Amino acid sequence: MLEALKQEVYEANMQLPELGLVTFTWGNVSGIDREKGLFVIKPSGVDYDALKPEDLVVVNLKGEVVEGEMNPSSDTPTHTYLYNHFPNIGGIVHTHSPWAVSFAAAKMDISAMNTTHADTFFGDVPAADALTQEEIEADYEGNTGKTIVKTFNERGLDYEAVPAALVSQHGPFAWGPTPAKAVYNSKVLEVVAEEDFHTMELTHQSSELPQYLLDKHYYRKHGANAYYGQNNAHSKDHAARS
Ligand SMILES: O=C(CO)[C@@H](O)[C@@H](O)COP(=O)(O)O
Repeated sequence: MLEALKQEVYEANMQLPELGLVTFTWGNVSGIDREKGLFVIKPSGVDYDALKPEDLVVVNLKGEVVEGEMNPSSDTPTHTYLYNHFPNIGGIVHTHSPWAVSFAAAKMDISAMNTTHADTFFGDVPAADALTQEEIEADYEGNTGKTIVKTFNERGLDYEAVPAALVSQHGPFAWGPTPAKAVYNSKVLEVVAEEDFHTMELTHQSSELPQYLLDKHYYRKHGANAYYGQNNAHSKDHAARS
């Protein structure tokens, strides 16, 4: 099912390594068929050079897999939440692109400092709080989509005017009317994050590291997969070891 959408989302996923936005298996792109209420997403832990359109996993808006042999991306709960709360988006991208992740880890917005930024993001790109250890351990729907939507609501931001957010200590999520546009926005975000950093360096506006960064964080103690669950790459390794 959804063969044409799978091809479109496959091509969008393949742009991530081409644009230097991902390393190894990190990152994922999804795209939605709003009429059918189904989206397709990259399977978890799969190398981009091994990915095929037919590998993409079909998921409904409850986050349930309706077609696919492999586990969907570990970020599927976040994509699901965003599709349910941002009704006009057609594609979502998550990466670990280094400059945007640096701002996310520092819990700093990527501010609108130049026209490169303003041509795509009509305002600062917000840094949303990461889930707290209590929320993760309570398995509070295990996704960061809630923190992104909460940040946009609290700050009165328009998700179509600012099609991206940073999740503190994780990384950027970008979206758009199509998967290809979401990839474009994801790349612009990485470019402007680097430009912001250099601007702050040049004008000495960099701030002190916040105390919370110096405290032990949940991921440092338990590793992300303790939270995200087993992805396909680790499953394969696990099978080989057992
Ligand atoms: O950060 C993490 C996992 O720690 C994920 O966002 C990233 O590795 C992508 O995971 P998937 O391969 O899509 O499950």
